[in-house]
Amino acid sequence: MSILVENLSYSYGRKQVLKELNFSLTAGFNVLLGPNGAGKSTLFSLLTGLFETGYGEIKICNVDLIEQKRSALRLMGVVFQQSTLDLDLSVKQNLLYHASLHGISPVSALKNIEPILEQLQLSERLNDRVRQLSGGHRRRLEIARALIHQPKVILLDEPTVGLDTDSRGLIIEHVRGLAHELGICILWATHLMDEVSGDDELILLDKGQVRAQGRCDRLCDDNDTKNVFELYHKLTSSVELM
Ligand SMILES: Nc1ncnc2c1ncn2[C@@H]1O[C@H](COP(=O)(O)OP(=O)(O)OP(=O)(O)O)[C@@H](O)[C@H]1O
Repeated sequence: MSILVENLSYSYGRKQVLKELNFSLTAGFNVLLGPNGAGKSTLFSLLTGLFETGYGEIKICNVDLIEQKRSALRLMGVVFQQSTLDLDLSVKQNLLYHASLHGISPVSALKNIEPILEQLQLSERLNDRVRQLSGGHRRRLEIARALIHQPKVILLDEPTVGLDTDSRGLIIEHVRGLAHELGICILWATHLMDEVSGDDELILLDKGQVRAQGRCDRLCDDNDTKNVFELYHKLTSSVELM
């Protein structure tokens, strides 16, 4: 199992925002979908070890995130909602700095992600400053960077926020491709239903609870709904149109 979450709860003060979550994810493209306020970012902070929980268990490839945090984090690549790139450094410098934090030499670092840079159309941009890149290319760079230490799991928190429709579409297709080619587990958190495709594994989160989990098209059939939009409206309290 790539990610295992058992009886996970979280409260801000007295306000409980995650309620006994249980789910497991394997390699492939997994979407964490839920309306604003569902608890996606809180869950993300717990999965990345930013928040510590007193309640429940998280395992990354069978490594306990609470008891063996360093080993668990080594298995993980993360793309946060807000960019963490240094705009005044080049693409290559951003990549190599991150690699050095993982104890990876510049040569190995670039070798590890050479095909990925090619695929994400970043190979030609290695010497450009990040400031010169479009929003879409900056996001691609963060995805490539998250793969530099060859993790088994990649977590992305609303990675298409602020991008235009074409860039969004391209990035999600790239990441779906990477999940299948590299055989890794991707968890893509979003509130945008049009980012979900029928064969994605879906976790539907609402008000801190998992309302449904499974292959999206199967969940639609089981719930007698035609598509993810209907499923979302049937199982969540959301009034969003998209
Ligand atoms: N620091 C905090 N203190 C108190 N309540 C918080 C805090 N951060 C988030 N919350 C509340 O926790 C609940 C879950 O928020 P969270 O940000 O995890 O949801 P989300 O699904 O990521 O939503 P969004 O897409 O809007 O970020 C919300 O009701 C939110 O108001």
